[in-house]
Amino acid sequence: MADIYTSYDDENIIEQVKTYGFRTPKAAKYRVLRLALAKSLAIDTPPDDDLDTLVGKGSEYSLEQVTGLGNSKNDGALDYDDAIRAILSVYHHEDLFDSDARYKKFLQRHIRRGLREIRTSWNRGHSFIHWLREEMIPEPPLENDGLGKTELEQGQLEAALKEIGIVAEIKETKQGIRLNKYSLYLANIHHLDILKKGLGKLSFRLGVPDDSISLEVGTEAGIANLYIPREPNLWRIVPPQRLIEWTSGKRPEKLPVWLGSTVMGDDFALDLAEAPHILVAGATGSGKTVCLHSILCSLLLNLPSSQVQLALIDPKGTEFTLYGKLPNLFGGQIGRNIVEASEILNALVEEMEARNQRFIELGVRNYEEASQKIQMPRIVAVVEELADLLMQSRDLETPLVRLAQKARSAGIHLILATQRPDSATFSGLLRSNIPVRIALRVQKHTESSIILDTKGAEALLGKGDMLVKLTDKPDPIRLHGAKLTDDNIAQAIAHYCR
Ligand SMILES: Nc1ncnc2c1ncn2[C@@H]1O[C@H](COP(=O)(O)OP(=O)(O)OP(=O)(O)O)[C@@H](O)[C@H]1O
Repeated sequence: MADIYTSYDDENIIEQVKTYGFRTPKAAKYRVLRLALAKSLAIDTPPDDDLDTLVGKGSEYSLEQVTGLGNSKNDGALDYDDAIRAILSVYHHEDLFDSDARYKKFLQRHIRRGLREIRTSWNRGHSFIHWLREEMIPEPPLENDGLGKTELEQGQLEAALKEIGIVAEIKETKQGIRLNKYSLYLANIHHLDILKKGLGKLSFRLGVPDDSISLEVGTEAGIANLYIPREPNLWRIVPPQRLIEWTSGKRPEKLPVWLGSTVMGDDFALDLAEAPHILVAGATGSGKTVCLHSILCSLLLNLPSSQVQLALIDPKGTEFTLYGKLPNLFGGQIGRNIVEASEILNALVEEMEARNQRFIELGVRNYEEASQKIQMPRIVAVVEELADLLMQSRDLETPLVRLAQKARSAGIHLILATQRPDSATFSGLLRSNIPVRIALRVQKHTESSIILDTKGAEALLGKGDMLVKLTDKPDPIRLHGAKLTDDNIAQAIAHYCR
């Protein structure tokens, strides 16, 4: 009898890892299973029992294959069963040497959770080596007081500045999450202009990507702040705990959304009810989906289902799977194709009109006033990959524009995401009604201008590095998102469903 069972989706990712990750289609499958086990064990919270349910027939494995049980070749060197049993016993605080059934159950849950994590955080277009390095050997998270001195030699910066004709004293250096901040004292005010024009040369001289150095005029006279990116292996990660801590407890925002940490490590959040709609755009792999998860998890962790309801549209069909469990999804399910997307958007327009009618009957003007008299959840509609949908049917623009123009006062808010921020996707009418824009890294400065009305997003560092443009601030704010795992999402969903 088999010990460990997998689903069809699990088998699919095992094959992908062997073929496109290991580049050895004939590699033994247990290698991927062990990798998945390690991935799951790196997560602090135990895997959910819903992993016991197998949807779609996959495959089955014996302990001999997975842990090497009883394999006595090389004096038993290949038999890791005792070691794995011990690790799982410590992890679950229970003696699994005593119960084979419990041991196998936990092992299967971990392996299946690990496979799910691989499926959502790696795809065959991304480098597997990079994935391994980032996911399996995580960097230390940023501590609140972790902003110390930078490693970059001050002399190196001073020499580079001298080369572009600037004599500056470095007053202070601080280490942010991915960038170092250097506060320079410029003796000559004209040097600020030289510095602005010389940033390209400075990047070249310091060996950092083109246009990746940014300049800010300091608050003190004569001070200019330079932000210079570090090598990716010296970046700190923003732990998901930051989002969880920020959102737990009572918050003044009606729809609290935590987006990330500022360059120097402070929390940054906004109220979606005030926003009232957001565009999230960025090239493939820039971190859009993770950013959408931050928005969704913020809401689910902070508000009960009586106060917020989600409407989800995902033509890729994979990004929102976990939210499929929510009991009160608008439209009853995630919209996964053009027909379902159109049904959801048109139903949202009808809901908006029905709400407006209700407001007239109640003698109130908008959602805010109505919510004093009756209970009605706000609705947040999230569209993943807007460009795909609009390419299939231009007609979808009509409900989208109507919602963008009028849904706010009915308590309905839009979050639109796209990989292709061009004028065809983000037409003038839509554009003028979606005030908050989040740009992750894009390929061209023209795309950055479409999103933010200014260049800059083409020089971002990727992986959750973003510029956020708010209506009341002239310049976009730079943030680094937190990389949420499936487990964080599952936790947010469980909290919302309590
Ligand atoms: N805040 C972050 N910190 C570190 N890594 C991140 C962060 N956000 C995303 N990543 C990593 O970047 C990669 C791409 O992220 P994501 O899937 O969100 O991108 P995307 O823009 O939605 O891509 P696609 O359009 O191809 O789905 C993933 O491997 C993810 O782990």
